[in-house]
Amino acid sequence: MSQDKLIIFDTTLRDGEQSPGASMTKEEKVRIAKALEKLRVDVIEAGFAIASVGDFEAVRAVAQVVKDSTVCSLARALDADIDRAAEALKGAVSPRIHTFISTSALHMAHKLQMSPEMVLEQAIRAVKRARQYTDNVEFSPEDAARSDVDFLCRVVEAAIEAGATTINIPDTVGYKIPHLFGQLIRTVRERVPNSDKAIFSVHCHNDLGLAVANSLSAVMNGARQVECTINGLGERAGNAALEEVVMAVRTRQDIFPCQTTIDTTQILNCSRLVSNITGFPVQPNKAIVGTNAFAHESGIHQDGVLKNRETYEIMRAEDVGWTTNRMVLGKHSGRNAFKTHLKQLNIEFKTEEELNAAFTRFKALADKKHEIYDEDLQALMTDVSTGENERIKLVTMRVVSEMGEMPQAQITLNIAGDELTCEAKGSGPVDATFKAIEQLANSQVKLLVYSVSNVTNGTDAQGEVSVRLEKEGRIVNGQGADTDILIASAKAYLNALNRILAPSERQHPQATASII
Ligand SMILES: CC(=O)SCCNC(=O)CCNC(=O)[C@H](O)C(C)(C)COP(=O)(O)OP(=O)(O)OC[C@H]1O[C@@H](n2cnc3c(N)ncnc32)[C@H](O)[C@@H]1OP(=O)(O)O
Ligand SMILES: CC(C)C(=O)C(=O)O
Ligand SMILES: [Mg+2]
Repeated sequence: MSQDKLIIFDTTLRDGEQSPGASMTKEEKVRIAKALEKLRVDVIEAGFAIASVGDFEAVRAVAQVVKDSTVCSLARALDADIDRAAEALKGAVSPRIHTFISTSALHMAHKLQMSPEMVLEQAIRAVKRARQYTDNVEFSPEDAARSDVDFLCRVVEAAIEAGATTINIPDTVGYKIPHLFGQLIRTVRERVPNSDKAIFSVHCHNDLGLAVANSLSAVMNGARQVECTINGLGERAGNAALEEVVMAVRTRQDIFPCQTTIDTTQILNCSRLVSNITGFPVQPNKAIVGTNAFAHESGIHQDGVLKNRETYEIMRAEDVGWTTNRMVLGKHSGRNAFKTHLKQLNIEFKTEEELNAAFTRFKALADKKHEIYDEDLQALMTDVSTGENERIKLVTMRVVSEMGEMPQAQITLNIAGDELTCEAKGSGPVDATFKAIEQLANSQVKLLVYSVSNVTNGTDAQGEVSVRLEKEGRIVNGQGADTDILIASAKAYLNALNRILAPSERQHPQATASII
């Protein structure tokens, strides 16, 4: 094994599964194991064979199906556990038994109720027994981070002497601070005389949000295996997130003295699979795999990224499985992103003034909505291209709707330069609005169709209204969009009304955008 290889040991199926609510069936474990093999993790800890018949079967199934990764089962430092692990791993091309026993004073006294000498003996016995089944044996002194260093070194030396090929130093309760954990790894490696006979590994928990930082600090101090999980799943606050460890090492090759052989393009697939199977959603701002990890909404950032992605991206989204980075249009966006995005939708501006007018309308909409979707923009641009010079314009409107009362609309229109106001009642608020418009316009049109759809999801969605009017055999459609469905209705009605009252269906010379 070359010195600069960092072994990635994935324990999503064992420690990840210990997360309350994350239990997986045998079939689910096999699906994840196949994805992990494709990701090219070096070791898959498939479960804890003695835990249950189901977990034994799951370890066995994973061992039979996975060919390119080592498959591992956890076992306490007990003969029965080790025998059961070996039994489950029988079909594996490359089996590993991972045995462990606590070495902290707290765990020994209160949990195991064993003296340190008894623990030392049991560790040696367990490693030797595991070695009878395979020459790939990992030993973990559980709660190592809170153990007395002298005793820890004694146990580690004895475990290597007994045949352990990997020594895993766990921060079982996520207690360590990065520089101190790094120091611990260096100390143990330096003080244990036979430390060069084993690969040193770390297994960090995230109780203080330091699992990845602690793991990386250990790597800087000689650890060459990191135990981690997809999405950071795991007991309590979880384990070190595989995707973060792998991408940190890859992105900062200038400081890490080692490399993984992970196919990073499979990271997102694995993340989604684990999230779907466990039902644990990935937070949007999660590094690497969150939906916002490669998304930009701020105009200054978007402008920078459009000019050169490296201005605000330290990794390529494509390298971890995203199709590309993402520009999100919202209230913080600027003209460059707006224009670029509309171009992708085949909407182009002929002049700077057209762009500015559309951009003003976009900002007004963005003030009302959290996020602007393509459909919002299409609706917005349709509105822009038909609204400006129409004969009848909406000035203001107010609709009162009260249970048990007929809804009432008060509407002010600008008709050929004159502002006129009137009120009308209707069977519903839309009916009242249209009746009020008709009282002023007196157009004698017939409403054939009224339909409303939400352009996007959520209670802040833009509603798009379509109406179809008929007058003397001529039929026209009109559209309007707004976050207020009644305003969208009035706009749609007026849009159609202006068309039907015009001498013929006109092309608006003042159109501020063209949809190609
Ligand atoms: C830090 C970690 O993640 S460790 C792994 C944690 N994962 C799990 O516990 C999940 C799987 N566990 C299980 O299904 C069950 O706990 C089993 C099947 C392993 C054991 O079940 P039970 O026999 O009912 O024991 P129980 O869980 O109540 O207690 C654990 C026993 O193991 C002992 N034990 C704990 N760790 C070790 C160890 N590394 N080596 C030897 N004995 C151990 C405890 O002292 C306790 O012994 P006691 O019953 O004599 O007091
Ligand atoms: C079994 C060991 C490695 C463990 O999960 C821990 O200490 O957190
Ligand atoms: Mg753990």
